[in-house]
Amino acid sequence: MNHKVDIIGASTCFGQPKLGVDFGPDAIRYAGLVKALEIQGMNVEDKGNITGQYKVDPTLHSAKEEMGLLNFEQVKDFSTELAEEVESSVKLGRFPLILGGDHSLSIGSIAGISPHYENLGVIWYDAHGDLNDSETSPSGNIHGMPLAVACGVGHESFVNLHQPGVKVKPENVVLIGMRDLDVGEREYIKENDILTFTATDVREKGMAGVMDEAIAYLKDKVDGLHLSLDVDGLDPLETPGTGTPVDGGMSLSETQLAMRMLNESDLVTSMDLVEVNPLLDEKNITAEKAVEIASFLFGKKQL
Ligand SMILES: NC(=[NH2+])NCCC[C@H](N)C(=O)O
Ligand SMILES: [Mn+2]
Ligand SMILES: [Mn+2]
Repeated sequence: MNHKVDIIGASTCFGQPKLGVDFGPDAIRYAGLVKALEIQGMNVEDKGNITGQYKVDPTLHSAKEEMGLLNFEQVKDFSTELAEEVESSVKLGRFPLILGGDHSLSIGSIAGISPHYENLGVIWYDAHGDLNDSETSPSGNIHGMPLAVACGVGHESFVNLHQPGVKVKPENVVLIGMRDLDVGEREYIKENDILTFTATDVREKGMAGVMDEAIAYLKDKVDGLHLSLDVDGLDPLETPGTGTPVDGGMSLSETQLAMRMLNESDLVTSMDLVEVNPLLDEKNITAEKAVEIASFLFGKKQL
């Protein structure tokens, strides 16, 4: 693992309609992220928050739809700014740890990372595939679309954001924890043969089995690995502070195991930690879980 970590706060809520997820990065900081990573021996630099030029207006939030995309302009502006910040971190040889913020931020984070790799791999740890486009989306919420965008599907100003062209090949993607996939997303997964582990697959094979398969599948073909972890991948009993919770999720201990195995694989080069919404949380426990998850990725052990 790269020991030089840049924390980049992606303070956006424009990818979905619920206010408060833009406070996620600070909630995770208040839960002790910097200290926790320093204890693991990391050299941490907190780069502060990216906000984009648009102010959040609680009365107008998500009022504007363009081409089936809610807050299109805001998401585009935000993603462009984030991509630049993330790219400069990668250029300095540092590990960008991007704190969300809603999952639309991955449009920007992946756009900033992928130019530096021939074959960027992506692990999407989430209840959702986030593989919609404006046609297949049931909601118009862009946080349900970033992985499709990274694979080259969606509005051309998202697909070509920061750098023209497709950012990630579908054969370099692994989905883990899936349990709420829309019809179009299921079709996309099948047509592109994306390696997918649903929540029930995790139950059946065990998390160790799933991670062994995921790591074996990626290790010889990728030259960088981006982990995009949505806290709704975990069960809402453990991480209630999130906007689109889905029952039947991964436990914290399964997630710790997954992170430990990723740490041991030494493959991960960047991470998004997203969808922490302190306004929907109970005493910041979701942000505390987020810190625990990151600690395990960076080498925390129980013994
Ligand atoms: N990053 C997330 N929490 N995404 C939730 C997406 C939910 C649903 N599939 C949609 O497209 O609207
Ligand atoms: Mn999700
Ligand atoms: Mn997501």
